[in-house]
Order: sequence, then C-alpha cells, then structure tokens
Amino acid sequence: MSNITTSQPETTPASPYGTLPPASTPASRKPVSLPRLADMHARGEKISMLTAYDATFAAMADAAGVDCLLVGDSLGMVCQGLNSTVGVSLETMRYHTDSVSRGLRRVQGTAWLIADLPFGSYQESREQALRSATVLMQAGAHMVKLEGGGWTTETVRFLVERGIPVCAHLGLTPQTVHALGGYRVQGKGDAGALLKQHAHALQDAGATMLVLEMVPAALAAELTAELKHCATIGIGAGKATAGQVLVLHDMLGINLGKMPKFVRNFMADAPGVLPALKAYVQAVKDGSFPDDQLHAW
Ligand SMILES: Nc1nc(=O)c2c([nH]1)NC[C@@H]1CN(c3ccc(C(=O)N[C@@H](CCC(=O)O)C(=O)O)cc3)CN21
Ligand SMILES: CC(C)C(=O)C(=O)O
Ligand SMILES: [Mg+2]
Repeated sequence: MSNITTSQPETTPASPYGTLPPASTPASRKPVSLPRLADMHARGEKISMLTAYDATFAAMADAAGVDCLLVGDSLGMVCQGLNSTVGVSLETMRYHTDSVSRGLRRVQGTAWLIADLPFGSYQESREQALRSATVLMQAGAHMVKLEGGGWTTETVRFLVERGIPVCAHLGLTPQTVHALGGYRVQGKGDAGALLKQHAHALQDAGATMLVLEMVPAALAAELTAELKHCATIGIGAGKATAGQVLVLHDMLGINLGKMPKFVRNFMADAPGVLPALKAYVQAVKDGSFPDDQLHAW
C-alpha cells in the first residue's frame, strides 16, 4: 500500500540534534526559586542573569550556572531584526518562552525563568495584564517582567496577589523609546527622585525583582541599599546592584549594530561559548563585572 509507512524505521531514531549539555553539577544544584533568590539577596550573593531566546542557548547558560534566564523582548531586535522592541507580540513571546523552558526541562534545568510582557499586552487594564501573564506562565515562565513606574504599581499588585511573581523595570524602558527620545541614560538629576519613588511603590506592591537599565551608578547603589525585599538587577547601572543582566548575544560579541557601552565581550578571553558563559557568572559573583569606569554612567 503506502511505501511511506513501510519506509519508517521500527524504532525511534536518535535525535538528529544531539544532546543538550548536562547541568554542570547536577547533584549539588537546586532549582532557583523565589525564596532562594530572596536568600541570595539577603546574603549579598550577586544574582547572574542573561537573556535566552531558544532551547540550546538556554541549556548552555543553565549549564554554566546562570541563576536567572530572561526571555527578553529584545528578541525582537536580536532574532526578528526589528529596530525596537515595540513590534514584539505576545504570541512571539509565548513561542520563545516555550522554547527556552523546553531547553531547561531537557537538562533538568535549575535556572529561574523570567519572560517579558511585550508592549501593548499589559497597558490596557490589570485584567489584560493577567491574561497576558497567564499565557507566558503557561508556556513555562516562573515570573513576568513589565516596564515602567507609577501606573504599573496597581498592575504589579494585581498579578502578585494572584500568584504571579513580578519583576519590574525602570530607567531606560525600551518599549517607550519613542517617548524617551532614544536609548540614553535615565534618572539623572531631578528625575532620579521620581524613579526612586516608583521603585519603592513597586516593591510595596510586591515586585520581588527590579531591572534598572541605564541609570547613574549612584542612584542604583542607593536604591539597592534601600530596597530590602526587591533585588535590583542592573544593566548599565554600575556594580552595586544585587545582580546583573546582559543580552546573551552582546556578551558573546554577536551584535550587528553599535554595542551598548555597558556590554563586555566575554568571548574575547574564552576558548568557547560555555567557558564565556561561566566567566560571566564568575565575574558577576566576584564583582569584577561591571567595571564602573567602562560600563556605567
Ligand atoms: N542586543 C541588544 N542589547 C541590548 O542591551 C538591548 C537590545 N538589544 N534591545 C532592547 C534594548 C535596547 N537597548 C539599548 C540600545 C542601544 C543602546 C545604545 O546605543 N547606547 C549607547 C548610547 C548611550 C547614550 O546615548 O547615552 C551607548 O553608548 O551605550 C543602549 C541600550 C538595551 N536593550
Ligand atoms: C535587557 C533586558 C533587561 C530586557 O528587558 C530585554 O532583554 O528585553
Ligand atoms: Mg525587555
């Protein structure tokens, strides 16, 4: 009859894609959890975070010991070739979150998985934000991230009360680049006071992490000392924050445009991708990244 069925092998063939790398020290590594992140914050152990957009890189970063993976909407610029993150859809974020979480499951990953709520998926109402967050949590995220301060406070409270851990994001918020007028440092001078007020309100609403992007190092240091229940994660915000995040491709030296000033190329001194990822984790943990002179304002 059909030679299509008879030509199928009797047994399942080995994966043509090879095996994802195993976690480096499987026995000793416990899954990263919200209590563990709070404990790291309380003890002053630096939190390492990188973006991940696909299963293979997620598994590699996890194997290197990265604490948190962020499915960032920067994937619009890195993977989709958009010139901002404004055009990224919720369906695209769901697709990449699903891929990343599958990569972690295949290696019994221990990293904490955060996914960005994209532009337009949470601004309309708290109910819209809950629906969008649900899509990403059901795709495997452990926490969602949303940009902005002020009006976002009530949205954060709404999500946290309903069991969704939230990471806030202040300073350079790329989804509002057209309102900000470019990818430049935020919170200088008087604007710093408002940013601080927003950060405290977000902590009070239950945000347990806060990305500070391109803000003066002194402002990030003050906020990090003040916020006891919310771990600050810096990107171009100096070395005092509770943790650091970079776009994975940037720190591997893969960038078509101008590399932002806050990036360090960890491939420059590494023999391969996995050693570069391990060097990043080490540099964040021991405080040698970032360098305040080279990577901050
Ligand atoms: N690959 C990549 N890396 C990122 O860090 C990143 C993205 N994409 N996409 C989303 C946002 C956009 N970001 C950006 C984009 C550009 C600059 C930039 O050009 N900065 C310059 C100018 C600073 C200024 O004018 O003050 C710099 O020298 O860092 C910074 C952050 C950060 N995020
Ligand atoms: C740069 C980080 C913080 C981010 O939001 C992203 O990658 O989308
Ligand atoms: Mg983002």
